[in-house]
Amino acid sequence: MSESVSAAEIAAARPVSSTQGLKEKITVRNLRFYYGDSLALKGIDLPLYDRKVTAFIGPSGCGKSTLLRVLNRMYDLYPGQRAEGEVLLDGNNILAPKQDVNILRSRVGMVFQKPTPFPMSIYDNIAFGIRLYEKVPKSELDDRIESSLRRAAIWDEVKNKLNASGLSLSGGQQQRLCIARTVAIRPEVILLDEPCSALDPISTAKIEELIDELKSDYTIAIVTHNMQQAARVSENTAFMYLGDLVEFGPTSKIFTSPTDSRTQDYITGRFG
Ligand SMILES: Nc1ncnc2c1ncn2[C@@H]1O[C@H](COP(=O)(O)OP(=O)(O)OP(=O)(O)O)[C@@H](O)[C@H]1O
Repeated sequence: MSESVSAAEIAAARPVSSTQGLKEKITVRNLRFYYGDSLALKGIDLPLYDRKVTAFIGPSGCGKSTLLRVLNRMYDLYPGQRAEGEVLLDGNNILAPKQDVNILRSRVGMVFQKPTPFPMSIYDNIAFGIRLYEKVPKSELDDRIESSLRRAAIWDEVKNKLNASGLSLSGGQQQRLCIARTVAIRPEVILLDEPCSALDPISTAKIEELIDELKSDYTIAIVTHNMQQAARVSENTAFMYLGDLVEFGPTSKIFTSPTDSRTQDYITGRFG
């Protein structure tokens, strides 16, 4: 995973991904987002294609995390924050007041920048979410926990210490534990907010392999500051700037022949 290879070279080497005929798992329409009186998203239109990876890139403060947090209504936890417009999940507007946010968050899971294991055993970290949403017999729970940890490529490292604290793991292992926790709930969409920014290159490579693996079953959105990472893991890329979506398209196109000069400037490191 050499960082000397440019994002454009990585993107150019990947197969061109056509969006023709793909299902839109999520459709964002004219989305505006407010922190109090301050408008952070200024009318975003964006598709997230089913079982594909979409990367959100752009300079600090452009609204990437805000957009991600709208997709499972994480902002609902904070007074004074509100979204207008539509976010359709399988055609239903999740911003509608009647939307049950607990059900939404079981369908749209999220992994944060800093690994956030619960202060409990590795086993209970995974069991917690499953128990929250379902009544599962112990034998089935054990199987679910094993398969989630396997899916997150961490089973071999933890199988002999499932009772150890999740906090005793390394940063990279903690992040894979958090991904296992998300996968265990069997969501349809996984949101990753700079999942590798606190990790070393080996752990980062593991998470990237995992993203590649997971997209056969999940629709994935990832916020990243790492251009090479966006080029490696995503089929489509959204470039944001000052609360606007400037450009969206196949990752290979965004990184090799963007339409907008601001995208070009950003991906070549001329600003941001
Ligand atoms: N809790 C908050 N209260 C008020 N304004 C906020 C809050 N969180 C973010 N903002 C503002 O909203 C805008 C978008 O922020 P956001 O965190 O979504 O950007 P970002 O692109 O994810 O940035 P970064 O790459 O630095 O994480 C910024 O102007 C930011 O200052």
